[in-house]
Amino acid sequence: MTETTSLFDYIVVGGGTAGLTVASRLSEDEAVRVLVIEAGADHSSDPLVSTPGALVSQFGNPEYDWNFQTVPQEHLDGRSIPQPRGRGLGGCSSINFMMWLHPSRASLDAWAKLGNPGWGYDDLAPYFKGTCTVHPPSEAAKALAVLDSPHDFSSNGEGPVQVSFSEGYTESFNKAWMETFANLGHQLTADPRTGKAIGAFQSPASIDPKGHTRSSATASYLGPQVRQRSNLAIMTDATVKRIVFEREDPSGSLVAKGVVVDLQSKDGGVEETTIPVKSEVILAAGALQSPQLLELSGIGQKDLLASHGIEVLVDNPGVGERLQDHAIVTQSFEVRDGIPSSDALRDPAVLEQLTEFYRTTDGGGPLGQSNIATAYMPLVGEDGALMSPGEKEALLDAHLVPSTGKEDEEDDEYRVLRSFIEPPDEPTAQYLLYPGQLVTPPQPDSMASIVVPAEPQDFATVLTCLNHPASRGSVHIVSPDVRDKPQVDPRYLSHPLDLEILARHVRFVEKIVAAEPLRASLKGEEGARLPAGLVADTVENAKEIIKRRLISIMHPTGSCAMLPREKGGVVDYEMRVYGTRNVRVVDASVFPLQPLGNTQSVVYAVAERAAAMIKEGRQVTR
Ligand SMILES: Cc1cc2nc3c(=O)[nH]c(=O)nc-3n(C[C@H](O)[C@H](O)[C@H](O)COP(=O)(O)OP(=O)(O)OC[C@H]3O[C@@H](n4cnc5c(N)ncnc54)[C@H](O)[C@@H]3O)c2cc1C
Repeated sequence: MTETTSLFDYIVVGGGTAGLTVASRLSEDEAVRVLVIEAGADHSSDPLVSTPGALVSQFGNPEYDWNFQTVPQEHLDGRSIPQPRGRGLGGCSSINFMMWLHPSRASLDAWAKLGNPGWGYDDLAPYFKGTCTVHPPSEAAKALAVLDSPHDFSSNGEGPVQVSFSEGYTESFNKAWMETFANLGHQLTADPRTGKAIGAFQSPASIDPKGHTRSSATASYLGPQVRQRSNLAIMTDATVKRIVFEREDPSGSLVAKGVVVDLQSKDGGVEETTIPVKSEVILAAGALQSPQLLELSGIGQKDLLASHGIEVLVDNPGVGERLQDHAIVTQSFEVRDGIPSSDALRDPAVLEQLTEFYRTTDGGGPLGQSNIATAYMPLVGEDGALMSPGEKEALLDAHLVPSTGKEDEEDDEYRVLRSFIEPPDEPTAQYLLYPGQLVTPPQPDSMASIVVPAEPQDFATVLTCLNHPASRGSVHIVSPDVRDKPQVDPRYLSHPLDLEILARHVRFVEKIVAAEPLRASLKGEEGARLPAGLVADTVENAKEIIKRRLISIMHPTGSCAMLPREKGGVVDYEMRVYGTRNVRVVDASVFPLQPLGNTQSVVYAVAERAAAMIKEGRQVTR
């Protein structure tokens, strides 16, 4: 074992979305030395990462994807669900679908209500602005994809992540989606960036419009000028195995003194090193691996740690618990002849032609765009209109009981969940329209088996995502070795309310595909559908589709929750791990509850806030 002598003020574990954000912000101060340690490689000049349309090739490839699988899911007929996670600088921001949505006001205000002062919507709003620059759509895109009022492009932020709208929206899907929702009576009510919108809209994407490249955390927060900083060191192909602690005094807090790292050498060998730290260890290994590192370091459920021969330093049963994920159900519909579908990319000649076009035209063509349309929707009844208050009340009373057993007792989580579902202007589901097929083989090897077209026909897919799952799962180590992947068990649909809400939203998909003008893009009854032969015409049939077609939209969160310790918390509202003096977690693991919509913007905003908090702390102690 070798020991490095240089002393860093901060060691950031994991050079992913949150890790690079925090490292970039902290190293703005020349007086502090920051080290980022990332298990994967630096793929920043790799076209598979920078080309938006190439992401499918990364799934299942260990160079880019950790490729977790959940344990067989009891409520999904025993199916295991692929859970890709980015491996390499940028983490998941280098392999994600790039959708850039902001959460609702209610979903962030709930974080504050659960015992985290300073973490409400208004507190986080400046960080959402500070993390991205939104490039307004072109006039042509505005007209085609209905990106006019109530969208407001007068205030677009000036942060490092470049967010843009597609230049390739289609009439058959993007425009038809907007008009279909309007015809069903669910037109967009407000700009989705205001935190209070329902209805259909187009999702912008973290794509830099200059050159149409992926604006990952690496491209945005670790640009050439940041890399040149002499106070910022980046170590890749280096896996942190555990944190080294000392106790201040027998009953006092733990103090992190450094981290033990496996460095991969060029000849394929591995060398173990201990890297000391002066001020703090900042965990940013993501929602599946930050809890793993805490457990490997002696912080977690005492029986679990003891069963793996790990010395128990802090007994905290909350570590790795409260895992939440956005479950998503896919229903694919065959498109009419001549309607463009991304399934055309199954032909290697077409893919080669488009790749060449992208390469020679500064990112032109479909490989440089994301055309996903989306919608936020409250609960709907059988007729497709909003569910009546009485019907909602009955559903909630039947399936949502306070954990204390008594409504009048303090039960914050029960109240918060009800407040997400009861109001007619709070979305409970997010729909997405993907212009291609999604298949669900019984045992997919990776996300690639779901997104690579396997069926001969061309499809479009409507995806239904449950916004506020009541189910909670867990992620825990299976051995004391960091190389053994932790066991991921999201326990999808283990709370009965989740299935009830999701089934009603899946049933509404039949209304969407039967309404004009989207109907005109699809073959309807003469065409194929996936799952074959199953129509969500009743709640019971919708439940059957859910069992067969539920997958993950890849948003695991909450496994080191920011909550009071007695409520299952792992970090306090300054993101410090309970029982330690100088370890924080700053990634998706700390979300106390799953927010509305896709998670990357929230991870960036949370990490921005973490960096600001750490900087403020330095000012005070100077
Ligand atoms: C396929 C996919 C599609 C998605 N699509 C979208 C989308 O369209 N829109 C959206 O908003 N969100 C999307 N998400 C979710 C979003 O990207 C994530 O929520 C977010 O990027 C997570 O950030 P993080 O910092 O928590 O973790 P990560 O970005 O995963 O960072 C964790 C980093 O830690 C490293 N690491 C782990 N263990 C160790 C160790 N022991 N030592 C050193 N390094 C380690 C990892 O290699 C990784 O680089 C998607 C995610 C995936 C996987």
